[in-house]
Amino acid sequence: MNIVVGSKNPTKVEAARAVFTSDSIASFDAPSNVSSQPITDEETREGAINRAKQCASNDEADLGIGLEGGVMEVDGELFLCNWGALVTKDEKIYTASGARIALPREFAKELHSGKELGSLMDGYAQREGVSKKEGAVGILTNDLVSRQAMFEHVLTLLKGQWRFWNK
Ligand SMILES: O=P(O)(O)OP(=O)(O)OP(=O)(O)OC[C@H]1O[C@@H](n2cnc3c(O)ncnc32)[C@H](O)[C@@H]1O
Ligand SMILES: [Mg+2]
Repeated sequence: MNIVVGSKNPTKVEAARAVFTSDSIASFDAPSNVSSQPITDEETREGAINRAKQCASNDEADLGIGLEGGVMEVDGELFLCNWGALVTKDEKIYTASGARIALPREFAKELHSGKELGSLMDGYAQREGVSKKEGAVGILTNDLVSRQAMFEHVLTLLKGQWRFWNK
């Protein structure tokens, strides 16, 4: 099968290669058509679906995949959230979310004023390009769970659902 992933971020593309091992994986920068820093589950999931739909509409694609990172609030505390969507040629949509982990409290004000988590995380961890490498989840788990590993889990949830409903 030809699978198209709606991002050039290596953590997302490599996660797709690791989960869809017998398929061909192509990627392009599909706009999420939500804010660059989604701040609710709904908005993050919508971004993933928008990306996956554009990928599925590609002539060569059998399946389109969108992965989107965002933040969401529980009891006044901000959590990292990630959503994935798999869209079929006949426009069926499957979605799944990834692990959630609390963000440093001092991020709240800047995230709400539109700053992106990626750049906040670089400053916080004193590293560069965190969102394309270990991710916030990698930093905040002391490198036990990487952004790619988290996306691999989301993609496995998508692949499993797609198989279950298409038996
Ligand atoms: O090229 P794309 O696919 O857009 O990759 P991205 O790194 O911008 O990732 P998202 O659009 O999915 O994430 C939206 C924002 O949240 C940030 N973000 C989400 N999860 C993150 C993580 O685990 N580590 C660092 N930044 C993260 C990211 O940098 C963006 O500013
Ligand atoms: Mg982005």
